[in-house]
Amino acid sequence: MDQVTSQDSEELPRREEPALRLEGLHKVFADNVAVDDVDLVVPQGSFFGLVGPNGAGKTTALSMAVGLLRPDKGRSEVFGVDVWSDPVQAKSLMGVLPDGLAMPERLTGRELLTFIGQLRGIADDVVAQRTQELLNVMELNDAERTLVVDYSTGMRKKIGLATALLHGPRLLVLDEPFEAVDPVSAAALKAILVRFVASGGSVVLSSHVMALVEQLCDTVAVMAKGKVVAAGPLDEVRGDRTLEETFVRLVDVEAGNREGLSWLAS
Ligand SMILES: Nc1ncnc2c1ncn2[C@@H]1O[C@H](COP(=O)(O)OP(=O)(O)OP(=O)(O)O)[C@@H](O)[C@H]1O
Repeated sequence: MDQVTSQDSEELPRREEPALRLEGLHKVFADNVAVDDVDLVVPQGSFFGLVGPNGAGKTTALSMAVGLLRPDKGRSEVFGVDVWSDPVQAKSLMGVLPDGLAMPERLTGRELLTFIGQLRGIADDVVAQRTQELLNVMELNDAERTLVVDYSTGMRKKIGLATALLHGPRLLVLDEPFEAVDPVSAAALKAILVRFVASGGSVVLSSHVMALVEQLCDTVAVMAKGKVVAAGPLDEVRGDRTLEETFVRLVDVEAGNREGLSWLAS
């Protein structure tokens, strides 16, 4: 299936550049430092998992990385292309599934993909073929006449991922792509992403599901309180523990208020 083989972005990425490089990314909301001088390197061809507790800054960091939220400081480069000074080229190289993706709601899935394909300047016949394949793979064919506004949360994730794949990007940046997706659809999505990476693509995803990150990702970063507290190959980061044990140890939640809520047990 050609739309997930990462072959047709306009510019070939420079061989030596990482798929994504974040340098000193920083964002403050009022007096809350959401992302605190984050540096990250996502090597080409890697399946990269970004994990962290609620409020760690994952969505904020990924939003700045892909050009959706302007950083207070720092840089983001996709295959060496600066996301903020050369957004058109950078965005041709990546497909993005943001948190809370806003989409034209009063279109069917097919109409939405056709519209996005036209916006991206893809030939009509190619858009039609890829749209059909994506609707098949995402199992959205049965909802042929359903408007996006009436989609379930999981269906929205799937059509959002389809829009991210449509132009054959070389890097996918996915914020919680499996949230609210049923196990059958999740297996299909995983297979698509594995094939995408096997064909030379690179994936960055955030997730709270450690088992899924361990199963899919070869490289991980753990964020806590706006900072990257560990990053590198999965086996190096987790050592002889599971990723979940490592995660809990790193974000120091063992000492949480487990003694509280005594009234619940009374
Ligand atoms: N638009 C905003 N305005 C004000 N504060 C924000 C905004 N977006 C995020 N924050 C704050 O920034 C911090 C990081 O939030 P962010 O959504 O990036 O975390 P996260 O790691 O993605 O969390 P989760 O796993 O719960 O989705 C939080 O304290 C959050 O309240």
